[in-house]
Amino acid sequence: MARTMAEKVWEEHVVRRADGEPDLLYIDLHLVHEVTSPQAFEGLRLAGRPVRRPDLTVATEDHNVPTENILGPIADQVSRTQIETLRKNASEFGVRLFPMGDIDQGIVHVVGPQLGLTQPGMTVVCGDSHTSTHGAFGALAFGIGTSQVEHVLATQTLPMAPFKTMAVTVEGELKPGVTAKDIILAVIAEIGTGGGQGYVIEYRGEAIRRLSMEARMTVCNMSIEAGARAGMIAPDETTFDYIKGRPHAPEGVEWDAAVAHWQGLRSDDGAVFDKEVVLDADALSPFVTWGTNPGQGAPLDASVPDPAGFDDPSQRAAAEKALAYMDLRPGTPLREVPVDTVFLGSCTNGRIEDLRAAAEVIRGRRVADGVRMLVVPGSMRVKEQANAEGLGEVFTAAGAEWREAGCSMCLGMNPDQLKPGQRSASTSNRNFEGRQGKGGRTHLVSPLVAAATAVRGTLSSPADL
Ligand SMILES: CC(C)[C@H](C(=O)O)[C@@H](O)C(=O)O
Ligand code: SF4
Repeated sequence: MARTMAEKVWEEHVVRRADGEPDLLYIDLHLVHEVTSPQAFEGLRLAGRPVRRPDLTVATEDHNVPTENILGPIADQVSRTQIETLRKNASEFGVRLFPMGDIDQGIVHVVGPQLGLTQPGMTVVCGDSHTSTHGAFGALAFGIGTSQVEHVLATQTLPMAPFKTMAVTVEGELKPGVTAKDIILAVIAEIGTGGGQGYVIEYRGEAIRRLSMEARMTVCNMSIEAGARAGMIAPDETTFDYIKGRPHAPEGVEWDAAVAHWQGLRSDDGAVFDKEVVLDADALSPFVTWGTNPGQGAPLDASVPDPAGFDDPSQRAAAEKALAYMDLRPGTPLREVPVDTVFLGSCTNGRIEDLRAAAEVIRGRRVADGVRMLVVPGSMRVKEQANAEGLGEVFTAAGAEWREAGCSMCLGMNPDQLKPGQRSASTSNRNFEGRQGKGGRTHLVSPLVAAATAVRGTLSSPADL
């Protein structure tokens, strides 16, 4: 019977199946960060258990990183304790850790792919919802909770509830200035923040095949914002080229065998998905959010919507509440919305290609008066590469702050935060109330829109400059 890619990867990892019970899956890669691991390690310690496969477990420091002074002492006590606890746990249990100051440190979802740890056909888990990022390689990658982190640490397996499959097919070609971020924001606006619930989404179609690995990661990263369990893209030459030569990539005959296997992972012709959504890439334009969830978005050309225009009463109420929090009036052209902060970074858009795209827009220009722009590389390797290409200079010459690697202003767990009432254009993935700091207001945008907005001071695309 024809199978989807997700079904194939799942089947290859079942180590125990019994009637009425969830399948027990083998886990190929377990990524760990400081926020969701302390109780898991503590559980092991109490039970006197070791980490079953330290060689398949990799930890990094990201959420609590002070990106302005990465080597300085962490002022916040909770942050400091989380980092210190991770260091203690990693050393006690023999887990590889990339601490602040290490060239391989960075956001967990940037570090895995960049080291070649993330590979097609793998099962990848992390105590972090944006683990869906790794699905860009054709891996089945799930975010898990802390008790599941403990289970994987102890056994390298996880009981998993069955999933449904959804195909999101994006045909056609993106217009210049339209990016992967615009695709995924449009998808979420279309299916809603709960539209993916229970599903593993496979993104496919010509527009997806044309995307670079970085761009594919942006799309898969935000699958969780549609409520999906995971997102996947079939591995192809783009995938293999990206992985080849990375520190953990297979080599020689092993490489050939791996590629042969990876090529067989794509969904079979005739595979049936439980749900299908089709989007036309040619019809997409730069997309921004106006509300307080990632589904409340609209093309930049549009105006702030009137809640009265929503037929569904719950959507209408949500829009009213969102506009009150965001301090926006219906009918205001989105292009006229002023921001005081621009954040370029996060596991959605903090990769080298994102920085290159934004730097092209910023080069030779200035960040507008009264606007603060933070540029935060997703990893120290990304920073190193960006500096080698002169991008760091482009950002600082324009008046932006060029930081060290971490989650930064994606969420308020470190010093990079909005103040109450401040408004940002942010390349991250969540615009929830207070996400970037208490009382802060967030507009989710692509790196191109972020850069143009920094220059003009109102939500803008490069075409407006
Ligand atoms: C802190 C962590 C558990 C959380 C997540 O799971 O996604 C964070 O990374 C986020 O983006 O909100
Ligand atoms: S960058 Fe943001 S979304 Fe990604 S792991 Fe960090 S906090 Fe979560």
